[in-house]
Amino acid sequence: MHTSSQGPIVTPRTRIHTNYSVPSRKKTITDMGELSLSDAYTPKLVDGPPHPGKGWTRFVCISDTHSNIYTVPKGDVLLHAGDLSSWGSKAQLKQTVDWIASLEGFQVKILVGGNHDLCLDGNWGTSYSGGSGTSYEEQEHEEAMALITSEEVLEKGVRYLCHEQLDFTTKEGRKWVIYGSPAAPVYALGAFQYKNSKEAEEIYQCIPDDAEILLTHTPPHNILDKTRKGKAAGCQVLKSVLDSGRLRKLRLHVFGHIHEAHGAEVRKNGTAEVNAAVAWGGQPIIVDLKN
Ligand SMILES: Nc1nc2c(ncn2[C@@H]2O[C@H](COP(=O)(O)O)[C@@H](O)[C@H]2O)c(=O)[nH]1
Ligand SMILES: [Mn+2]
Ligand SMILES: [Mn+2]
Repeated sequence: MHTSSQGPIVTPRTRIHTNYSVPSRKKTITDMGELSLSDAYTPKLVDGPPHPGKGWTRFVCISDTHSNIYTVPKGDVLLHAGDLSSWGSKAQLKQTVDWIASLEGFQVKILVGGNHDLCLDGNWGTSYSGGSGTSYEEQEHEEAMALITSEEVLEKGVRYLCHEQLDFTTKEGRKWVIYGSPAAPVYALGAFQYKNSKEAEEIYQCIPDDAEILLTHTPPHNILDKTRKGKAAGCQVLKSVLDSGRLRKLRLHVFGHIHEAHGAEVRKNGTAEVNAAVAWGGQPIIVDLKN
C-alpha cells in the first residue's frame, strides 16, 4: 500500500496530491447569512501542481462541503462525494449546485448526495416519520430533483448520480465508467442510510463489474474511516465488495463522510482510495490517472 502524509503518492498509472501549496479557504454561505471569512474573499479556481499532460485525466476530488464554497484546483473532472448541504433544505442544495455549476474548465462535474442531503432522498420523509412523509418534504424532494437535473445545470456539466452509472468521454477520447451512490451505514438520523448488511448488499451489488471510478459517501471499513475516537466507521459490506476482486477495473474510489479521515492511499491492486472530505480543513485531493 502506498500512503503519503507530505508529498504526492506516485505509481506508474496514478499520481495523487493531498498536500500542495494552494490556499484552501472557504466562504460560508449558509442560509443563516453567516460569513466565516471576510466578505472580500471570493473562492476561485487556482492552478494546482502541474497537470501531467496528454494521456492523463486529472480528477479533482471534494466531499462534505456542507453549504460552504471552497477554492479548488483546476482539472478535467470534478468529483463530489456528498454532504452537499448543511442540513438538506432545497435552498442549501441550490447554493452548492450553483457554486459547482459555476466552476469553469471541468469537462464534467459529478455529484452524489450524502446523509445530510435530505431533500435528495425521496424516501426520507416516509422512512423516519412512521410511514407518512409530509407534503412539504415530498415537494422539497421534487423541487430538489428538478434543480439538480435542470437543463441549465446539465449545460454546465453537472451530473448527479443516485445509485447509478455514468459513462463519460474526455476531450482526449478516453471513456470512463463511473458509479455513484449516496448511501452510508445508519448513524443518527439522515438520508440514504441503510440499517443492516442485507440492505447494504442490495445497494453495493449494483456497482457494475466494469466500474473504473466509484463515488460513494461512506468510506469502506478500515480505509480512511477512523473517527476522532479511533472508531473505524466505514462500511464493512462495501469493503467486502472491494476485496472480492469483482471490480477488477476499479482505478479510483472517492468518498468522504468521516471528515477527520481526509487522505489517500493506493491499495496493492492499484486502486486509489481517497477520502476527500474538506469540512474540517482537508484540501481538495487531486488524482491523475493515466488513460
Ligand atoms: N462513530 C461514528 N461517527 C460518525 C459516523 N458517521 C459520522 N460520524 C461522525 O460525524 C462527523 C460528521 O459526519 P456527518 O455525516 O454528520 O457530516 C464525522 O466526521 C464523524 O466524526 C458513524 O457512522 N460512526
Ligand atoms: Mn459530512
Ligand atoms: Mn456524512
